[in-house]
Amino acid sequence: MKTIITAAQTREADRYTIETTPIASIDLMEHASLAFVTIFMQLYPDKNTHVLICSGTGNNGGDGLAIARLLQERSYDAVAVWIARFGSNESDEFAANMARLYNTPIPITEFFPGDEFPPIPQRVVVDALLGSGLNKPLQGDWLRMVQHINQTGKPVVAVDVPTGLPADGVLSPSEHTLQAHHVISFQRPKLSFFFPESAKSIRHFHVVDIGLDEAFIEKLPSDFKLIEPSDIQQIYRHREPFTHKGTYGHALIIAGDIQTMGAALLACEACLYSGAGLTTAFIPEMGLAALNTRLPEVMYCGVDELPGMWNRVDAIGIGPGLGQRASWLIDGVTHTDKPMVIDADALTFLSQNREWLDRLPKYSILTPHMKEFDRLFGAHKSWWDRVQTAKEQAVARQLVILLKNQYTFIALPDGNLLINPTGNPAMASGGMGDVLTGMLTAFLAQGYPPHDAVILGCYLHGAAGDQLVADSNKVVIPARQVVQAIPATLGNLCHPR
Ligand SMILES: NC(=O)C1=CN([C@@H]2O[C@H](COP(=O)(O)OP(=O)(O)OC[C@H]3O[C@@H](n4cnc5c(N)ncnc54)[C@H](O)[C@@H]3O)[C@@H](O)[C@H]2O)[C@@H](O)CC1
Ligand SMILES: Nc1ncnc2c1ncn2[C@@H]1O[C@H](COP(=O)(O)OP(=O)(O)O)[C@@H](O)[C@H]1O
Ligand SMILES: [K+]
Repeated sequence: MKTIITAAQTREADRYTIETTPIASIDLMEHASLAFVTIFMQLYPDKNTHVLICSGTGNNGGDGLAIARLLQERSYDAVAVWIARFGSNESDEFAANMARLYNTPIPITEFFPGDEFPPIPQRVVVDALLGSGLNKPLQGDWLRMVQHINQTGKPVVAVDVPTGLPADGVLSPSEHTLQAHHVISFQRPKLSFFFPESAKSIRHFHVVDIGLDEAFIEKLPSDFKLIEPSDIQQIYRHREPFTHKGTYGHALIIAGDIQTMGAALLACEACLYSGAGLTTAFIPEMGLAALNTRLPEVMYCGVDELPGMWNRVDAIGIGPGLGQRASWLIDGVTHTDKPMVIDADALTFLSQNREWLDRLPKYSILTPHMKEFDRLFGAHKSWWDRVQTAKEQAVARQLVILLKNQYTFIALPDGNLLINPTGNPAMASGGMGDVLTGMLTAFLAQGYPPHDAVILGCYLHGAAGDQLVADSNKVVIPARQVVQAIPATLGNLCHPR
């Protein structure tokens, strides 16, 4: 897992690296700029591309000047530089790169407060106006220049962070920022990139290593950790010879109602495909024919058999499509000591009966999307605040709270906030959460502790969707197809051929 740090901590890592290694600040800037250029050249391999580099006069601007020079050295001959001289400060590294730039044929235009901006004929704009040093919302000349660039509709590649976007903290929906197609960010993605409010400022982001001290970064105090493929490889337990269905646990899925039987079937199917040894469905009897037809591997449990089931199963998933039946069932569930996943209608029931939250067994996994979360814990104005509440609730109640989104935040009882990087907008359709519930239940049934089950389940769910997009360029993926992609995705991650 990678620790995600704040802009202030990045400055600490910057200082520490310069003090403890034989690398000067100006050389660090050169590394960063070179790393930027490497990705930029992949995005725009045509060396005839006309590029406008807009620089401020701090270190982000210094990067911009170095990038202009490095591109020109690599035969990008149509590079021009604008310098926004709206403040009185110039960083030393900016000044050093300015001196280097004067030795090149690159045309430089400087803008002072109140100046008009000419049209931008170039094909692409590099945004090196302001970076992680942003300390207030954009206004005045800065805002005018950013709006001028946005108005052109030209693709923008931002250096480190789009100008105007705070690297961390509460993001206001009315924030004015440069709208970047690509952001090439240094050493770590900025926390803001994972919050939905940043969507209008960033289409895609890339992260490049610039040589900051990794050991130092990993020791910095931060609640936020980014899940990586190596975490899945470490957690996943390979299937050993002579194992059998009894080895992989028995999962009980409590789901479905007359009009929402599909949710139950999706959760059961995902449970099956995620490796539970046995899966039993507690669904209304009228769903039996559908279950037997679609999922002959899954067993059925009726109301009469339910009391006998509690002790026979290893994990429970409750909620998808459960409708009004949630109330009496959740009573039964909370009297077991089984690991469990609580989703959808079971969460709605909890939000209407909040005292029941206190009855949940420790380490139960709650999987709310934003609306379910706010119904449970109150309305939030920003995702930053919502994530802080998730952390507080997870710690206070000793629960695992998965706050679902493009980047799902996993709030753990120890206060850590894990960020899941997998998944894509092709997965934004009904039933996708039901699949996740089935997957999580399967991993709990297989004996993974809740902490490991959520990492595996969440990562794999998104990775299955990503694999489908990569393999077939699909723009929409029905939940069913994600289910079917689970075994191969797990195989590719953990059993590379
Ligand atoms: N490890 C690192 O931290 C490295 C950082 N580098 C670059 O350095 C950047 C940070 O540089 P700086 O700290 O010099 O800051 P910036 O270049 O982001 O901003 C420059 C200055 O502008 C002023 N400013 C902030 N917000 C403003 C606003 N809304 N309106 C007007 N003025 C404003 C502040 O005084 C700030 O220090 C990073 O984003 C990155 O691009 C790289 O050069 C390489 C290494
Ligand atoms: N744009 C997206 N990128 C990545 N994952 C997504 C995206 N949209 C939805 N998902 C995932 O799909 C699931 C949707 O869950 P939920 O809203 O509960 O769906 P449903 O109730 O229809 O089953 C979540 O796990 C979420 O992370
Ligand atoms: K920038």
